Amino acid sequence: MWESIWEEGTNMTYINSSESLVLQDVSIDRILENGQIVPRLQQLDFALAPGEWVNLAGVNGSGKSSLARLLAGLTIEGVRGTWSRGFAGNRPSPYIMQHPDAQLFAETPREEVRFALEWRRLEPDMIMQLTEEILAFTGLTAIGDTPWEHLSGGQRQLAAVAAASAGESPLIVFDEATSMLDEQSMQLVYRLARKLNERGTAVVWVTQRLQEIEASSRVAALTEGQIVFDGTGHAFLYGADDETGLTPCQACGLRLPYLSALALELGRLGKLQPPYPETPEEWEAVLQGIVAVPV
Ligand SMILES: Nc1ncnc2c1ncn2[C@@H]1O[C@H](COP(=O)(O)OP(=O)(O)OP(=O)(O)O)[C@@H](O)[C@H]1O
Repeated sequence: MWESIWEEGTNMTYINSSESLVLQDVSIDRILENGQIVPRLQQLDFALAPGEWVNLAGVNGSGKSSLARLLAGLTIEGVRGTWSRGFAGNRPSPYIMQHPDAQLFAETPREEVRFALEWRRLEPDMIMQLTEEILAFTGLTAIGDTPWEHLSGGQRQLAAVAAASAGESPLIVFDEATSMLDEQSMQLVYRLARKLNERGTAVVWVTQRLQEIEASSRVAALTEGQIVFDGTGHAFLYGADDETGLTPCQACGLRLPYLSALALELGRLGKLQPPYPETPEEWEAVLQGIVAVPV
C-alpha cells in the first residue's frame, strides 16, 4: 500500500527550499510467494538538487518506479532508511503515470487546470487568469473545453502535466509518462517537461526510451534495486567498463539506442573517433565525412 510520507511524518526532516532532496540508506524488501525475501531497493543513497533533471533507467523490475515514488514523497510499506525532502517541500509531488486517465479528475483540460488551481486557494480572478496562462503555456488553449473522449492519449497526458504544473510544485515525477504515446505526442509531453524544467522545476524522468536521454543530462541507472550508475547520458551510453568492455547502459541489460550502437560500431571500425555525435547536426557532419571516404 502506498501512503504519503508527509502524512506519516516519520524519518523525515522538513523543508529547506535550497537544499537537495536526499534519501539515505533506503531499502525495501519484497516477500515472494514462497516466503523468500528479496530486495526491491537496496541501501540506496540518492540526492536531487533544486531544479535538476534526472533520468531513471533500468530494466523492468529494477526499482525505477519504487525510487521515483519515494522521490515524489510517496512511501511504500516497509521502507527503511532516512530522507529529507529539502526543496521538494512537505507535500507529495505530482506523479505523472503512463495512463493519463488514471490521474484526470475533471471533464476537460480547462476544468482540470482550474481544479488544480483551486487547491491553491487563490482569488477567482487569479484562477481564471492562471488557467489561461497555463493552457497557453502547455499548448492546450484551443482544446481547453473539449471533453476527454474527443482527445487523444497524448492530449490527455498534456492536460495531466498542465494540471501538475498548476500547483507550482518544485518537483514533478514522470514515470514512463510517454511510453503509451505516439511519437508526436511523446515529443510534446517531453518538450513540456523540458520547458517546466527550464522554469526551475526539478524533474525525475523514468524512461525505457534511452534515445530521449540527452548527452549532458544526469542518468541514474538501477539494477536489482541498487544504483549501479550515476553520471551523464554520454557516459551512460558510451563509457566503457575496462573489464567487460560493455557500456554502463549495456551492463544494466539495456540495449543501446540505434544511433549510439552505430556510433560505437563506426568507432570500432576506425571510421569515427570519440567524442561521438549526439545531435542531428553532428550526425549529419559525420555522415557526410563517411560518405566522402573512398571504398
Ligand atoms: N506493490 C508492490 N508490492 C510488492 N512488490 C512490488 C510492488 N511493486 C513493485 N514490486 C516489485 O518491486 C521490484 C521493483 O519494481 P519497480 O516497479 O520499482 O521496478 P521498475 O524498474 O519500475 O519496473 P517496470 O519498468 O516494470 O515498471 C519488482 O521486483 C517488482 O515486482
